[in-house]
Amino acid sequence: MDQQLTIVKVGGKVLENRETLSVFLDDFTALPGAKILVHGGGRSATTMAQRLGLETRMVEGRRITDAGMLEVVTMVYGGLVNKNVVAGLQARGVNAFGVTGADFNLIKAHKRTGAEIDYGFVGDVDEVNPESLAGLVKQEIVPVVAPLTHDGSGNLLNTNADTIASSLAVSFAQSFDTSLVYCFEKPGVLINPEDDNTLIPYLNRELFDMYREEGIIAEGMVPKLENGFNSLANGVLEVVITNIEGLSIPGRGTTLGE
Ligand SMILES: Nc1ncnc2c1ncn2[C@@H]1O[C@H](COP(=O)(O)OP(=O)(O)O)[C@@H](O)[C@H]1O
Ligand SMILES: CC(=O)N[C@@H](CCC(=O)OP(=O)(O)O)C(=O)O
Repeated sequence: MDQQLTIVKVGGKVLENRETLSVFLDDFTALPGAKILVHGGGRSATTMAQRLGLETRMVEGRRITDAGMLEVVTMVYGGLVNKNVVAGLQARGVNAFGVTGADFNLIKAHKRTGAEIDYGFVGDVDEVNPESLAGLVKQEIVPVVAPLTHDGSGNLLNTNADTIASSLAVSFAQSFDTSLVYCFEKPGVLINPEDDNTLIPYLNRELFDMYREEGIIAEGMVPKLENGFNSLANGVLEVVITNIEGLSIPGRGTTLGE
């Protein structure tokens, strides 16, 4: 049997608040075995852009990233958020190191073209090169991955963090028994996103399509689930969507099935 690996993606609202981030880092630290942390930070980028007088535009959960916004997301994801998370893990005795998709040529992407909307410097993933990290991961050194990729010609590209997590999970699944956990501020996928007591504990593609048509699953949850199902179809053993509590209690949250 291959060595087990848990890839956790943590989203904007958990990262933004000092207290929730601290609880998340405690629980992430407590997870046994080899692990990788992928972080978002969309809300922090929006706040920083506002402070710099730049307007944020999102289309279907993706940030329109012009040259000015690319500078902001590079500073916020690759710098502020990534290094705060690394320092937080080091404080808990976890030997973490921070990377973007450009480091170690980890994730190569191309600028999205041909779409009706010009997203600017937004990358679609072409290639993941996990080899450089695999040896470190086996020694339980923990990569902390920022949602930035590169195009091989010197340009950084902004890439959705849920997609980064899924791309890494699929790639690492070739040599590890890989689980993917999407950790955000709600207990999982909900029938009523405003009511935490309406958790859907199990979701397959058929149910997903039905809930999506009914408008029960919408917004940022759609790409998260598409990435989740794509991971399951490509060798990832388990995909769970949950909140911080669900990270430390197995079986909590929404489990995806094929
Ligand atoms: N059925 C649903 N269950 C839970 N959240 C949902 C649902 N439908 C839409 N959402 C929305 O999706 C959001 C999560 O997507 P997103 O903001 O992209 O996550 P993240 O914080 O991980 O980046 C939730 O905050 C919620 O507003
Ligand atoms: C292209 C694109 O939209 N990239 C995302 C990357 C950050 C992210 O995904 O952050 P959360 O997980 O916190 O939402 C963005 O800039 O918002």
